[in-house]
Amino acid sequence: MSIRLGIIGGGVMAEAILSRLLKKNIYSPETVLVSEPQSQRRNFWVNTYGVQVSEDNREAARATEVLILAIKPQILEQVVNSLLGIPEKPLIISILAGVTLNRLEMGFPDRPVIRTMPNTPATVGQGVTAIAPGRHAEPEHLAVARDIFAAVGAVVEVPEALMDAVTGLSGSGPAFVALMVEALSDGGVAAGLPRAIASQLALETVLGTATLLKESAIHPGELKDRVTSPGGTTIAGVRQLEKGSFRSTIIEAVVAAYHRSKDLGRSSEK
Ligand SMILES: NC(=O)C1=CN([C@@H]2O[C@H](COP(=O)(O)OP(=O)(O)OC[C@H]3O[C@@H](n4cnc5c(N)ncnc54)[C@H](OP(=O)(O)O)[C@@H]3O)[C@@H](O)[C@H]2O)C=CC1
Ligand SMILES: O=C(O)[C@@H]1CCC=N1
Repeated sequence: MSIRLGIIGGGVMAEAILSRLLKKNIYSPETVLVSEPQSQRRNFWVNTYGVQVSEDNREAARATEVLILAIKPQILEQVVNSLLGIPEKPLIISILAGVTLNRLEMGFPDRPVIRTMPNTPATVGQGVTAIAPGRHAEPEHLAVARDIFAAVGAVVEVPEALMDAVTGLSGSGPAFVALMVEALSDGGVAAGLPRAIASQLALETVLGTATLLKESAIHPGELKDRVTSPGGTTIAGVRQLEKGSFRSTIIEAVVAAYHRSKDLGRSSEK
């Protein structure tokens, strides 16, 4: 059976995306090959998902349709070198933070390339992925990328110049939100709740608030106003958050992640 989809780097994000693609029958396991240096991880892929595996990246690059690059940006050059001269011409989809289309097209001359930034909620089909096509990507290539990432959540097409900002917000954002959930739970424990109840309340509060904002399309500030009763509990908490520069801290976190994405891109061009 020929390999339709190859994935280079069988780590966290590869699993987040591929687990969903397999579950939704967009690819069947025998048409997918994951190349991954760790034998333990290769065994995991075979035993859990039934896909083909190899320690040789060139095997994944034999894919007839799509090759997803899911390695760390810092080893891109090593991976590009390992693929020099491969005859096949699959669509190359990069999920690497910071790495520019220009760098990817230098590594894969004349190939259709699409730069993307997914996020970990892809695992449960609630991800959001930004995509930016390279010079040789035709509408049909973009459609393939859209189909892949639509299987794991929402898809937005952005100009490549916005990709580092996307990375700072939605790429890194799940970690920021997870910290918020953890901190809410800690606050509940500090106020006397048992941990299990505090964690459940924290999680459901974040999930419910996000769902309410999405479904009602009200502005977050409007929701805050609805929760804050005059002289009540919520405004007392908001006041404390403002003393701790809550919003400014989150803004700076996204901007720091954006700058780091840019730095990773610059390093990969050297
Ligand atoms: N994690 C996230 O939330 C997101 C990550 N990304 C991007 O996804 C990419 C992967 O990140 P993530 O999944 O978190 O990282 P992981 O470290 O989990 O995955 C990378 C995988 O690549 C393997 N690998 C290392 N060297 C090679 C090689 N030479 N050839 C093939 N595979 C190799 C690693 O094996 P080993 O462990 O043995 O080194 C590892 O399994 C990054 O570029 C990141 O910027 C994008 C969006 C979100
Ligand atoms: O932390 C990182 O570099 C990757 C990119 C976006 C999320 N995780």
